Amino acid sequence: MGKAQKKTGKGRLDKYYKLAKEQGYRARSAFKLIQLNKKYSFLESARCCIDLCAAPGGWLQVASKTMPANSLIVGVDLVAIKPIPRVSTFAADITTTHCRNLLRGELKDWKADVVLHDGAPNVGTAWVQDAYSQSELVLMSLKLAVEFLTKGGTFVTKVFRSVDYNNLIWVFNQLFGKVEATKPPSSRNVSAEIFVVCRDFHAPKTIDPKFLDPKHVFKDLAASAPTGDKGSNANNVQANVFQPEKKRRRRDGYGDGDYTLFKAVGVADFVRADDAIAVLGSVNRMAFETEEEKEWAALDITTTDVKANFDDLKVLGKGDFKTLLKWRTALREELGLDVKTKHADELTEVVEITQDVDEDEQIQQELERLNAEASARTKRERRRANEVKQRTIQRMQLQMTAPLDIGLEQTDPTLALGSEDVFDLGDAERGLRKKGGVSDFADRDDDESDEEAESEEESEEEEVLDTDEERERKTQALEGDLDGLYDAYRERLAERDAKFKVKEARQKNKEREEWRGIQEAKSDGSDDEGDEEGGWDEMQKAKTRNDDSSSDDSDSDEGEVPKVSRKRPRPVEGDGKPSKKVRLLTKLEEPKTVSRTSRATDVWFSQDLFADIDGLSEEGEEGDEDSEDEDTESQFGGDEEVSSSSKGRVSPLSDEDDFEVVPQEPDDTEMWDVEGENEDEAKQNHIRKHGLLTAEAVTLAQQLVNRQKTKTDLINDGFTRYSLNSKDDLPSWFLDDESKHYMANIPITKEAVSALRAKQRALDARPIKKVAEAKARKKFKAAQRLEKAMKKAEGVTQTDDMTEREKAQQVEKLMRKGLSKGKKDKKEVKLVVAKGANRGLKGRPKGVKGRYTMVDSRMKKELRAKRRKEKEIKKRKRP
Ligand SMILES: C[S@@+](CC[C@H](N)C(=O)[O-])C[C@H]1O[C@@H](n2cnc3c(N)ncnc32)[C@H](O)[C@@H]1O
Repeated sequence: MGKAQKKTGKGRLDKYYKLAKEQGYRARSAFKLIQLNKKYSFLESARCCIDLCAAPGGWLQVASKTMPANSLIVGVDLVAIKPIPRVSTFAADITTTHCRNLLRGELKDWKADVVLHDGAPNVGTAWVQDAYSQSELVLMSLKLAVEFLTKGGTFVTKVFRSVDYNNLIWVFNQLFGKVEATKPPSSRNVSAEIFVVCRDFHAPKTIDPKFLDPKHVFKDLAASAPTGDKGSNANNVQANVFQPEKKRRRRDGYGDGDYTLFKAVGVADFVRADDAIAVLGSVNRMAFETEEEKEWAALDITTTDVKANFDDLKVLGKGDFKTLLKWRTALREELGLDVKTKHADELTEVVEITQDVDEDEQIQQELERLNAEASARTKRERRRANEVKQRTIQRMQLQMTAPLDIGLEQTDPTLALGSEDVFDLGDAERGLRKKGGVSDFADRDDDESDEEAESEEESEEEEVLDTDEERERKTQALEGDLDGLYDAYRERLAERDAKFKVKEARQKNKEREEWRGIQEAKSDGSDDEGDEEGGWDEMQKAKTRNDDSSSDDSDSDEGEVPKVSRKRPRPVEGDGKPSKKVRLLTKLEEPKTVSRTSRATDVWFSQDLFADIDGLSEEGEEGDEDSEDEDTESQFGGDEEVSSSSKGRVSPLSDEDDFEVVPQEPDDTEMWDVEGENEDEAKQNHIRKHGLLTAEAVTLAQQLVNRQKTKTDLINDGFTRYSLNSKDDLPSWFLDDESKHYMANIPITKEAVSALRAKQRALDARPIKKVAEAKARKKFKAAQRLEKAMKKAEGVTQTDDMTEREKAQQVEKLMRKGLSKGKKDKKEVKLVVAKGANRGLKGRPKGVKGRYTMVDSRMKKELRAKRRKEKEIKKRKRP
């Protein structure tokens, strides 16, 4: 378990872990300080440094290495720190006065140039709670820092991005000249930690104790936020509804006179509330108690589900909250509480009765209304895309990512990051406005004047819409809002998680392969799935959309059309949109080939030889006709290359005038689908690369080959309970989840698994290239030697100077040489032990012929022992 966690989780042994090991640092965190110091250079000149929360001592090691000799370095932690040269350490809790006294004792009259703090409470419970204690610890470390820091000194602290973050930064700014938040590369992206480097300590004579009081500093967050919709409390209740899995802590304690944990209200409070979501997020139960409420309970729209949901709101999921909000919308309309709708209805009625509008005018009005709606929609989309683009740029510039799953990000002026909670109220609001607005949310406009103008525009729009449309829009707005938030969440996930991006891309590829048919059917551009994709792709799309719209709103395809198409307008369909088929044709290579062939034909038949032959002129004419066709085709395509090639030809139609509109004939002939072909090729490549690599694939293949399965079986197997689920109108987060887990298991067989294993073993057993090459070389040389020997032997047999016997002897000798391994047999070297008469002998010992080596007696013994051992090993190996 532990091991698996280490590989994938935070404890992953990354390059910094290895580097730390290599360089003898006790913790990988040492590199964070190295990188921070590289950026701000505060250690080189420091003479005294205090490291608060220093165990196991990585930072202390860095300080000791980097700071000048004879500097004073003091480390403190809850746990004891193993000794480090030039560093004095002690164990204490930095939040206590005992620790402060010990520090005072260590420093005596000295003041610290640098105070470091990398503390992390060892809580490991809910993130929110962790973050809270972390913030407190930061404040405690600041308290020590301000006491011990010298004027102009530096305080480096780790802060977690949480709701308290801004408050901490504010406090730092009061006490230091320069405050910068940064995330060193060695800090993992998944980690919510940020390092704040506060330089140029003001060292004021007195510091308002409130600055260092957690109760005051963190309480301010709630206090400073405007009461009502945008307070942290409101944020929390919002979050409780949009992201019910993550319950928020109430940091600000109980409200005045509100000292109970369990809260129950009447359903009417929810129905009549201005901020329905706030009510949903803050109470435990709603009951149908009054007469009026009981009447509501009896209505058809009040299903048993709705009643059950009201019974215990704290256990509800996002979907349940959505049901309740829909129910409320429906009820409000029935009760006539939705003033705007009613107003619109009344207006419509009055117009109908008093004015006898003629039909043309009605159509005109309708058209205008639709146009206004369309332009408002475009505006909204553009604005959304702009927002996304802006955010992306900021993040990319800062190379920063935020915690994956906390959903509690705050506006960060230092980092210029926006308030983009996963399911943030702001997002919700914006999302709703974009979708057409729900009155509850529309009420909560922020100050931005353009936003206000837009919402006014939208509210005007709303008045014109009839009740059904209104209801539909509200429902869509709610769903769109939740989907939008989910998309934003995925977007962020994609940004910070490279693996996720790869997975997304793979997923997309898979979809394309599996559902090519559907994609083709969607060639009208209404790629719903694409809309649902979050993350990087979505952002890119948004960017493109935005760029297109900013360059030319009226025709977003304009950018893709080659210049020549301006001269030759593309054929348009009735609705004025360029036909997709036309776009497809631009990629066709076919016309080029045709044109080339006919040009070659022209050249060929232009020879004098063919001058007088009848029928050629007709052919030429035919050719012209062809060229006309080609031109028409190239016009369809608007392909510059194609048209230029046709321009080169001797044809009356190659004139510039030909760029006049040529009406497009309905084309019934089936075109060569280049895109399809590419896809096929891609698929083939995929198969070539990934072929029968999984046990499932091998199982199926074996079954097919062994006739255990037929095509019909395969088709039938395709119809599982998973295959016929409709994906219409389902939110993207739901579909995503389904695509991961809701699928049929393809059975695998033992045989398939062992076949795969055997294949792998064979692959493993294959000699490496170099060995194979060496073997081949050896073989080749042997063949060469043999051939040479045979030639020589032939020469010997043909000579007359030798007797038959001599010839035979010679041939045998040659062949032996040819078959030998090539290397001349090494002459044996005789070992002569230098003992007795041979001791200290210079020159050849007596009675020794050939090559010899004088050796120590020991060497001979060792050689013998070695041979003996080898023999024994061989013996043992034999069965
Ligand atoms: C991330 S580690 C510090 C690593 C250190 N910077 C290094 O490079 O080795 C956080 C440390 O904070 C310590 N810590 C947490 N709360 C503390 C407290 N109240 N007083 C002192 N140390 C504390 C923990 O014991 C832990 O060793």
